[in-house]
Amino acid sequence: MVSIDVWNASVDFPIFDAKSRSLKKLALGKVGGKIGSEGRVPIIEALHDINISLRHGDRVGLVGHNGAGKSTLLRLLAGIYEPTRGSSRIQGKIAPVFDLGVGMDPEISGYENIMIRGLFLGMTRKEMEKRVDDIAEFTELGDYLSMPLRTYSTGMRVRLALGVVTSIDPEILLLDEGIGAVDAAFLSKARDRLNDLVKRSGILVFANHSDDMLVELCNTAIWMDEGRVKMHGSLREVVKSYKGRDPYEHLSPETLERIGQSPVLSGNGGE
Ligand SMILES: Nc1ncnc2c1ncn2[C@@H]1O[C@H](COP(=O)(O)OP(=O)(O)OP(=O)(O)O)[C@@H](O)[C@H]1O
Repeated sequence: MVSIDVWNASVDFPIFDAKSRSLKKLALGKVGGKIGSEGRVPIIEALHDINISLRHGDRVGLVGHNGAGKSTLLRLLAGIYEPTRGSSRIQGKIAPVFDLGVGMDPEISGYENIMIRGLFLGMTRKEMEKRVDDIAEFTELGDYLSMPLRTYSTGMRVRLALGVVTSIDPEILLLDEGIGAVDAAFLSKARDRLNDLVKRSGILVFANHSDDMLVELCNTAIWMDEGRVKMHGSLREVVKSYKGRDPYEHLSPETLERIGQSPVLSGNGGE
């Protein structure tokens, strides 16, 4: 049984080398978590009093302005950060996909990187051996897969990384924005694989700003603001409140067609 439970959790970052002048500027700014200055060491409250309960089938879009706490929340859910106060219990095999390039070694070949990255994301060697041909075909990298990764262009690396990420079987999939930032043409090819990946994951938490990606992959959303959960509800209502417009009225024709073909996703998100 996969589950995510977070109770009254806060995450603070003490900043030991802050300069008072730049601190003042930050405190006046609109973005970022709250900066406390009662003690001698300034503390950024990246997350404050978070309560979240997610179960199998929950596909949550995380929205909020820069510095609102989305990445910190994903890292808390991944177990990378411990709550400074409060507690959390995450049950299930987690695949944290925060940076497509993490776990890649420039000195070894594309094939070897496919294996290493898969192991990093929680797969076994045997499982990856079964998938490697399919990933290789998806990337269209051909003979380049036998060359060291350092000879690849950025786009070629992204193809490889996305090929691996979309081949895994996670129980809890945590996606940071980066994944939406890949080349549009290739992303459109990757969308089916991404959709399948999300469908076979128990729980998805996905930080993203694109209406199209959110509507296609998520059914609920959390709006983060200054380290707090400002709103948690249906995707449509939360995005409407956050952006001030209905996400379903701004979808690309391609997405409309895609969700039309996938009534489960569009039905969930539309309510
Ligand atoms: N390692 C860190 N050390 C200190 N402060 C941090 C650290 N990581 C994040 N913060 C602070 O925590 C707050 C939340 O940052 P976070 O990266 O979670 O926001 P975000 O919503 O993901 O932003 P963005 O949309 O810009 O990526 C910000 O004020 C940021 O300055």
